[in-house]
Amino acid sequence: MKKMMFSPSLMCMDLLSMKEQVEILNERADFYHVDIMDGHFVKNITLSPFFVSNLKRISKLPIDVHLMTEYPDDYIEELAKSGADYICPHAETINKDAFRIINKIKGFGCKAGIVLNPATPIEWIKYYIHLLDKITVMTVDPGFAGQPFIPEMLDKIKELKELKEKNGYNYLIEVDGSCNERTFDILTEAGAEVLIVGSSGLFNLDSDLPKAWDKMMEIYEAKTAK
Ligand SMILES: O=C(CO)[C@@H](O)[C@H](O)[C@H](O)COP(=O)(O)O
Ligand SMILES: [Co+2]
Repeated sequence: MKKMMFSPSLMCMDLLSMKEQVEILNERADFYHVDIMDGHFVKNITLSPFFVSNLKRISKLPIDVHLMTEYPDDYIEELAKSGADYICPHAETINKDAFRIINKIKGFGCKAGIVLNPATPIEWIKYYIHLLDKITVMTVDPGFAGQPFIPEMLDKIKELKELKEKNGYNYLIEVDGSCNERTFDILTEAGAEVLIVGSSGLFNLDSDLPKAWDKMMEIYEAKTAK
């Protein structure tokens, strides 16, 4: 079995000790997940390209930007120049210019991902799925941490795995929302390759981050041991 990858959602970390936390995660995680919201596509505002450029100064990991903005095109150049490695808009926001957006992201030397809201079917990305480096299945409606898992999404993950195997696609299958003790096993079984761990999966497990990480890994191993 392939090793699971973990991507801490940095909007859930303690921002007062950003540098210490990033130095701890640099030695443990596989990606950094950075949620950027515009207050319109979702009713919240969190991190920013400015945050990405500061993170870049101390990060040893690929920086993955989850773009919850109505007009993702407005942020691509700034994010690429700030040091984002993956730029991932929502499928719901790029239908009028999906190919232009994907090419623009790749033109800056970044990897192109797409995020699907729970209600959005895979059919929506059918004509550009082969161009994607990562597909993120939202298992909560986007906008906020700490929401309940939507179990219907397990079928979407399975379908993405089947499509990937059948067609030899390269995208990573990632899950965002409520990846934690209650869902680690079913997400792994369904075909998730990257788990975004936020409040429930990582940061709330212990106030000491190395301990929280070890607890998370113990829980993950116990839940997925066959
Ligand atoms: O994009 C989002 C929310 O729109 C996520 O990346 C959250 O930051 C993450 O889901 C939080 O983790 P939980 O609180 O769900 O465990
Ligand atoms: Co996210």
